This record gives sequence, C-alpha cells and structure tokens, in this order.
Amino acid sequence: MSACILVINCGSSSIKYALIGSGTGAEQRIAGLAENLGTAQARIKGTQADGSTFNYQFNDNNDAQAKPASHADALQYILKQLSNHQPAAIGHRVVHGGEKFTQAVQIDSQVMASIRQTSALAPLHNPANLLGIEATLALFPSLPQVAVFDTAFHQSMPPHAYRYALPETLYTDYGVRRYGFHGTSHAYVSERANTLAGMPDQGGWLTAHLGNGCSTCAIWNGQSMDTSMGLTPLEGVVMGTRSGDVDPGLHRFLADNLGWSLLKIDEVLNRNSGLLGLSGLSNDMRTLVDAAKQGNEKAQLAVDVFCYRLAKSLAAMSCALPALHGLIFTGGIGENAADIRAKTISLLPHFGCTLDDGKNQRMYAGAEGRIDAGAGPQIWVIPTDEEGRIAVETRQVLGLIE
Ligand SMILES: Nc1ncnc2c1ncn2[C@@H]1O[C@H](COP(=O)(O)OP(=O)(O)O)[C@@H](O)[C@H]1O
Ligand SMILES: CC(=O)OP(=O)(O)O
Ligand SMILES: [Mg+2]
Repeated sequence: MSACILVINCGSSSIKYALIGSGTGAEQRIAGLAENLGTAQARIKGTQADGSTFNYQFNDNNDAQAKPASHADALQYILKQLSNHQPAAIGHRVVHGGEKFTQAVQIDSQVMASIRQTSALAPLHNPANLLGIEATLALFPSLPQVAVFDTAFHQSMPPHAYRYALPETLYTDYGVRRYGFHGTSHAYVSERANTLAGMPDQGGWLTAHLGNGCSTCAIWNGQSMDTSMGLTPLEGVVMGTRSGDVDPGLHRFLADNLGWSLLKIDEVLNRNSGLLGLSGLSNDMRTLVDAAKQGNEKAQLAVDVFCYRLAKSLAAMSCALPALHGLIFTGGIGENAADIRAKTISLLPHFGCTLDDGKNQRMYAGAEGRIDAGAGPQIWVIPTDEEGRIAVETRQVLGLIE
C-alpha cells in the first residue's frame, strides 16, 4: 500500500483503526477493532492485507492475575499487524475541539494542551483520544499526526442555534454553548447524499447518526445549521447508555431526594440510562428489537421512546432548514435496523415522506440506497465512513496528494 494513512478512533474502552491506502484505482483498506480494553476480556479483531481475518484475545488462558491490556498494548499489537506497511501519517478522531478548532489541524504540543483543556466537556471521549495520540507519538515520533474534530463541522451553526438561554458570561467567560458532535459522520453522509441525489452542495438534509452515541443534524448547502448534541455529547436524543435530554431540574431533585452527588448523577446519565436504563436489559438495539418481538414490554418501551424522541428531534431540526430535500439514516442502528427507520418515519406524517417498505426491509448491511416511495422528501440509508473521511482530511491538512 503506498502513502497510506493510519486512522485511529480511540474510545474509552475500544480502538477502531484503519490503514487507508491512496494507490491508484480502488481504495485499499485494512481495518479492525480492539475492545474491552482495561479488562481481562480485551481482544482485537480485524482484517489483514491479504483479506484474511484475525481475532486475538490478550488473556486467552483467563489468568485472573494477568494485567489487563491497555490502549498502548492494543496499539502496539495493531502496529505489529501492520508492520509491513509504513504509514505516511496518522489521523486521529478527537471528539471535542471547543470553539478553537473549526477544522482539522496537525498535532503539536499546543494542540495537545488544547485537547486536554477541553476534556472536561467530553469526559468519556477526549481523554481516550489523547491516550491514542500519546501512544502513536511514542511509537512514531517522526510521523506527522492530525486531529480531526467531531465538533468542527458544527462551527457553522448560527448563534440562535448554538447559544443556551443562560447568562451571557457563562458563554463569554466559560465557553458554555452548544457544540455538537459526530460532525465527521454528518458531513460525510450528507456529501454522499448530494452526490447520489445529483445535487452537489445544495439542498436541505436531516441526518440521523444512530450508533452507540446518537445525534441528529440539519444541513443546508453543505453546512451544519443545527444539531441535537450540545455542550457535551449527552444532550439530545436517546442513546445506548446516555439519557439525552432531561429536565435540568432533575439534578436538584436527585441530590435533594436521593442524596446523589453530581459525579453520581453524571455517571447515571452517561452510563446507566438510554436504551439500557429504560429496558433494564441491554444497550444493544439488536437485543431490544428481538426481545420486544418476544413480548418483552420494557424492551418495547425502550424502542418506542427511542423512535419517538428521534422523530421529535428530526421535526425540531427541520426548523433550521428553508426546505427539506431528504432524510438520511446512518450509524449501526440507522444502517441496519429497518424497523426503527420505519417506526420513526411513521411518526413524521407531516413531512410528507413515503417509505417503500420493501426497499426498507431489503437494505442489507453496508449497502447505500434510497428507501422512499417517490413522493415527498427522499429517504436514504448511507453507511457512515468516519475513518475514510478522517484519512481524506489528514491528507488535506498535510498537503499529501491522493
Ligand atoms: N442489525 C442490527 N439491528 C439493530 N441494531 C443494530 C444492528 N447492527 C448494529 N446495531 C446497533 O448499532 C449500535 C452500534 O452502532 P455503531 O455505529 O457500530 O457504534 P459506534 O457508535 O460505537 O460506532 C448498537 O446499538 C447495535 O445494536
Ligand atoms: C460523540 C459521541 O457520542 O461519539 P460516540 O458515538 O463514538 O460515542
Ligand atoms: Mg460512533
């Protein structure tokens, strides 16, 4: 693979990686996932250059005394797998860039200090992103590294969308405003939809990125006009383990009546809520859809709240657009869960969308296509490609020719 970019997306307990070659003709890609890092179940699975797959369990003899594999251990293993390929540069997903970063930048010590400063606003994400950067800097001290921010795409939001109705000093002195996340994904799928629908850089799209974290976005002529996540990735729609919007009065209620500390409240809203909290069963939409079909009422309620709050968010986002050309579903749930798409669309009759049930049900994993029946705004399923877009932006920042 010539002049390839290594893309690293470090989560709190996982690392997604991809080595993306520029070559001529079809793009070449080797990708994988390390998960359960920091636990005895840490493992890595991925593809190799010849197309074969590997699945490596760090602690395969279940030794209770063994030290759990860290992010650095996983990166070392990943790089060993890729040792036949010398990347030209490394691109990192960084979730929160605050107001400072309106586009991707080459990483230096000042950029790292800024990412560190912003960690308080994305405690599940930025510290993990920094771990990834530090580990690759140690392993490849001479390679250029680029940070691609989830927040950058949303810096085009107008003040009426990004300001909270709070005293001004909280914004001017402390940066309390709405930032939005998943920008790399919202940007990628809306550009892709422009291309597929034959309307380059024009039109109004509502995008629903539905992964473990979920967010919606209103995009007009290629620019983010509003999005459901805010100061932190906790605001907005229901997610796997995150609550999304709650009454701000909830915090005082829990403190006064249950004696919970702010730390405990934050933990519950981030890690024990959302689909997991409602169902008491799982944060995995596949499990919930199956359980609901078997008559599990809590799983059904979790699915119902998820779809209703998602439709409500899309309806609210439509206020940011002069005209609506289409809706786009992406992320693990958006790409794979036909019933969730159908239920959400059924809650938006005033959009005038018509779903083609057959096309919706027939969409297979990894496919992109239109699932509307022709009348009203278009409905698309477009698999996101955050890694591909991070590689493109890394090349652009460094002036590397594709
Ligand atoms: N076939 C499917 N049906 C329903 N949900 C699915 C399906 N495949 C994946 N998902 C859901 O997608 C979510 C994970 O999305 P993904 O985009 O992979 O996550 P991440 O945000 O970590 O990138 C999980 O809730 C998972 O259950
Ligand atoms: C910002 C965010 O929620 O990211 P993820 O979906 O990767 O958790
Ligand atoms: Mg994701």
